[in-house]
Amino acid sequence: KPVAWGYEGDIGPCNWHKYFPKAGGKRQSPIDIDTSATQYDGSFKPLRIHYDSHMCSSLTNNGHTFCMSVNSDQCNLSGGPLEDKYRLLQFHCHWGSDDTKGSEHTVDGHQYAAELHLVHWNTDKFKSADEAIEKNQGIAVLTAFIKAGKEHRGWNHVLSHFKDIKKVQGTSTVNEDFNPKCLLPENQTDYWTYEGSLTTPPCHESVRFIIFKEVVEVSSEQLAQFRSLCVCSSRKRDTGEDEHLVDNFRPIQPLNGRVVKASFQ
Ligand SMILES: O=C1NC(=O)[C@@H](c2ccccc2)S1
Ligand SMILES: [Zn+2]
Repeated sequence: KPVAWGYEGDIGPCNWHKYFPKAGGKRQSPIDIDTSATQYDGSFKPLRIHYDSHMCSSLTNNGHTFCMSVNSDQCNLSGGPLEDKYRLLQFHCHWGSDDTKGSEHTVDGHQYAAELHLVHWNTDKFKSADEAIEKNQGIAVLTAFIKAGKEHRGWNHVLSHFKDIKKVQGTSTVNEDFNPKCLLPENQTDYWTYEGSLTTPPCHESVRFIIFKEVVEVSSEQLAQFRSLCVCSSRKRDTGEDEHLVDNFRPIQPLNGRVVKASFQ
């Protein structure tokens, strides 16, 4: 029986290590990016992000976030700090109960309203995503910070399906012509990168994070739609009213001597 975990109370992040020992490891995520301590690495090749639009995918509310699963072998990532080719598995976001918090990583202590994760697995080294997710160099996560500002029309292709996934385990098939690349910032050459972990249990230390410096804007109304998703929690049984999915970000973890590299000076 899978162990329940969440973002608050006894099953919250401070107790994850009790059932998921890796959560207490030495290369955990997220972290604060202290821009005065990052090191420029001139050896990175250009990032190669090749996604096709004609992939059918499914959007699910997994009780912790919404997850757009992608099943196209044409969506690949390579270059930059990566030695191998990685395939897009899914993307999702982390957010907060208001626009002042919600991102997992922070920059010089600043927390953004939300954070987009495009999760890829190493198809050169591993036979399946389930295997890659546990192994060093198995996972690469393209990450973009999100702040409240002007409306983002690309996000509406995802948000338009949210009514079908309000409840936990809700699923909706997305067949329209949508390319997740439209969710990334324009500047894809300036990023930070470091070696970390899954930011949710089991917190495997298998992730190379690539975090774009440029912040993406979405409207406050669009951010409010993230928060409209329900999460099943004990309070619902007691009080009967739906618990909404908020503050689904893990607190920052110790750097333990790791160096965050920068692709820019
Ligand atoms: O960056 C990350 N965000 C998450 O929710 C973690 C995760 C855990 C399992 C599968 C995919 C991603 S790793
Ligand atoms: Zn994530």
